[in-house]
Amino acid sequence: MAALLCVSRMWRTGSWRLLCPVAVGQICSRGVKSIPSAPGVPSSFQDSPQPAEDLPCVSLLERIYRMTFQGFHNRIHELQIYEKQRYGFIYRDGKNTVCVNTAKLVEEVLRNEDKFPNRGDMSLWKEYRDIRGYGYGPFTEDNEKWYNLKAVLNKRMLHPRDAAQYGDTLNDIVTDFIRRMYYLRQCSPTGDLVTNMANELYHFALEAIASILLQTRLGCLEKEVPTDTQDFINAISKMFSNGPLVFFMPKWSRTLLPFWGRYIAGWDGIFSFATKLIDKKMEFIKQRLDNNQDVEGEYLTYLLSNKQISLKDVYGSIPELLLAGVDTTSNTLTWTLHLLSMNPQCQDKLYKEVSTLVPAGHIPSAEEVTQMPYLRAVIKESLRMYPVVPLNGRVVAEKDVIIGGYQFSKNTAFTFSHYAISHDEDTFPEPSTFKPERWLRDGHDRPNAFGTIPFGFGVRGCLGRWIAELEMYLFLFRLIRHFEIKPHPTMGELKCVSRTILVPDKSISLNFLDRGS
Ligand code: HEM
Repeated sequence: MAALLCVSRMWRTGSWRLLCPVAVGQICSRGVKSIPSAPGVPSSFQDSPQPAEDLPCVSLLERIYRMTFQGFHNRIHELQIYEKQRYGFIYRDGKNTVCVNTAKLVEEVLRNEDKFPNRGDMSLWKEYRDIRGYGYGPFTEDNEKWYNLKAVLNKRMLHPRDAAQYGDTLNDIVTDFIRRMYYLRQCSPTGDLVTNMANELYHFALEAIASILLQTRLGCLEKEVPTDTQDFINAISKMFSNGPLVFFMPKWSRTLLPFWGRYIAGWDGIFSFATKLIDKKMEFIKQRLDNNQDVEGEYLTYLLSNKQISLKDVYGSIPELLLAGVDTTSNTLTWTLHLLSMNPQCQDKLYKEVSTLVPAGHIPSAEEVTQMPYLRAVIKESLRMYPVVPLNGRVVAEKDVIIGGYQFSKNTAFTFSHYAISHDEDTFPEPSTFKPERWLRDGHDRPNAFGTIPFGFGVRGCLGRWIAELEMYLFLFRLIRHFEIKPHPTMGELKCVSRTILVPDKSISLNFLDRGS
């Protein structure tokens, strides 16, 4: 899902559009000549706002050159830092798109967001739903309809106390994951190695979100993943890998090139999998009602028995929620384990916290894990260093706004360079160092809250934030309790690449030394 946010944004802001012939007419004539006299100093301190046309501007040709010849196409996060150094804190990027890359400017935009905030163009996702007659979900719906839909979807997710009710479900999945880790270690030549951690964590995240949303176990953590579950995983990958290609190919090419067909097939796989599971739950509810039995259950049962949401919307929303909850959580955990393996002192501190605050052998509750400051700080710092959604934004549609001392007309799209912002030395001294301590409330000033907003902001913010956090805390608590994590000696340096979300550039192997607990 995070992938979608970035793709649609990059496409709209020109990073994808740059490959469309029609976009050539948008080449900016001002180039970089108009960099503010002091690049990097937001001009909000000036008396009267300057016109947006005075901003530095990235031309289309420059973008093409950088993406292709300089190889930034899969290093969008590095491009953010490069452009920040070159153009300053705020610059134009395309015709009506403005890129901001300081915490303060992001805050200014978000404080001005519309009543029904909008991230940008979702037409390609909508197109699939229109073709097949499916309803829209929280990502694709807009305006008042989005607001009403989200109000219903939010109800069992909005607060940490809502998420806490899923603690037992998540703990069961963590138990299965730990069992699987023992099994995988056993199969390795050294008896403690697990290869391709990202893949294991993907299965964990999918099992977790499906259990919460659908009250169904998919079998992702079994020795053999069931065929229909594997088909679903393949369908997600097909949709995501072909989506960007479809975005920038002209419509007439859809019948000639294979991407559109694969993109649709990907969605078909996702929707048919979710539809089958929802149908099954519907049947179960119906049988209970026919027998005059109470209908109790968690998320899906709540949605299906809620009169404020139509069945069409339930069928449209569940696939989007499933997608949103998998690659985001799994990649955050991948980065976290990597960072802990590289920073043994932090790992020791974490182990000390989890082993002293909760008695040995005790499975922690949701309340217990959310009260562990270092555990929370580890996740927060991992998300700062590797924000899985490195790029996001808002279209300010309702009014003219002044941002950074510049005047913008309504309907201006702002993009937020979250990776560059969360690596800003002024906000985060030693930004490339993993320091969970910076998040502890121990008398120090904590960094600007808008320096890292990995779950977004406000009413359009992440619906699954509390679920995701709880899932990651319960997971990390138990894993660290069981194992000391070490990088495999052959790993070498790990870099990140932006395959729309931030992922490691190679497969991660880790050694898990049994702590004997
Ligand atoms: C580490 C895990 C996660 C991260 C970092 C993350 C991040 C984000 C971000 C940045 C946004 C955009 C927010 C904005 O524009 O202000 C978002 C939206 C969303 N996320 Fe998450 N997410 C995570 C997990 C989840 C999970 C587990 C779910 C599933 C329940 C979920 C469901 C959603 C939905 C439905 C939206 C769209 C909300 C809307 O448009 O109103 N996310 N997420």
